[in-house]
Amino acid sequence: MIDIQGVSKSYQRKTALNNATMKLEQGKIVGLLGPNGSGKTTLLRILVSELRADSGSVSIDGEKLSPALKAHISGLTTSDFMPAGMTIQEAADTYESFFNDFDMERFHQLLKEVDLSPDMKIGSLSKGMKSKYALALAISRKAKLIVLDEPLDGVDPVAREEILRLISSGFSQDSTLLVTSHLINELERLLDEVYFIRDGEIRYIGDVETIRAEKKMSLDELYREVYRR
Ligand SMILES: Nc1ncnc2c1ncn2[C@@H]1O[C@H](COP(=O)(O)OP(=O)(O)OP(=O)(O)O)[C@@H](O)[C@H]1O
Repeated sequence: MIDIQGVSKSYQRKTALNNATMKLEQGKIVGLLGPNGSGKTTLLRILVSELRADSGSVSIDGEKLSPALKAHISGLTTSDFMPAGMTIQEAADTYESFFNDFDMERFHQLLKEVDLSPDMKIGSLSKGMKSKYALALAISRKAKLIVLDEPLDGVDPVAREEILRLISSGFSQDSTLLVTSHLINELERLLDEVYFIRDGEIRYIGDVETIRAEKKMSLDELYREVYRR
């Protein structure tokens, strides 16, 4: 269980996150959905220790986030992190040398599913292909928490479908996945649980099955309804 308690963060005078609280259970794919500039990336950067929160705490299975625990979090905040001259295989070898929990076999399997091959040069990949390879890297780690920031951003509808398939087939029940998006409709069928965010304020909405059964509306419609009030 990942426990995020009262996390706040401001940049100069701008409050990007205000008292964010989330409980993320093992085996769940959790969506953090909200418009551009609502604070999603700020939260993910705090989780991968790229940013320090002003207040609040994050713990994993009851232990406060520390440099040792940081190794259990796999993050993908950008897909341009390996040199263009490397092949996908070389990038994976580099990743493997950094992360003990990297599963090369799973990575190769996922690559195959999205028609990429290990000998392709990173510099020759299209934006969509790059997103897929980077995503395959991130989800091939046996991490306790995997965070994906806007994995569908900037890719065409066909690549989006493939990315969604890749996430669901690569996801292990031993992990927890936190995924952000402003593309609420596209992400909906992947998710077990949903939080909405607006202006740095996070709201727990519930599990997607229950929402569907009880509210009989899409998450996008629900988002509009929640923030109309
Ligand atoms: N380094 C920074 N310095 C100042 N303000 C920042 C910085 N990073 C983010 N912000 C501001 O904090 C707020 C939240 O930004 P954040 O990037 O977390 O939102 P987001 O929901 O991830 O948006 P997007 O979907 O556009 O990535 C925004 O108003 C943004 O302008």
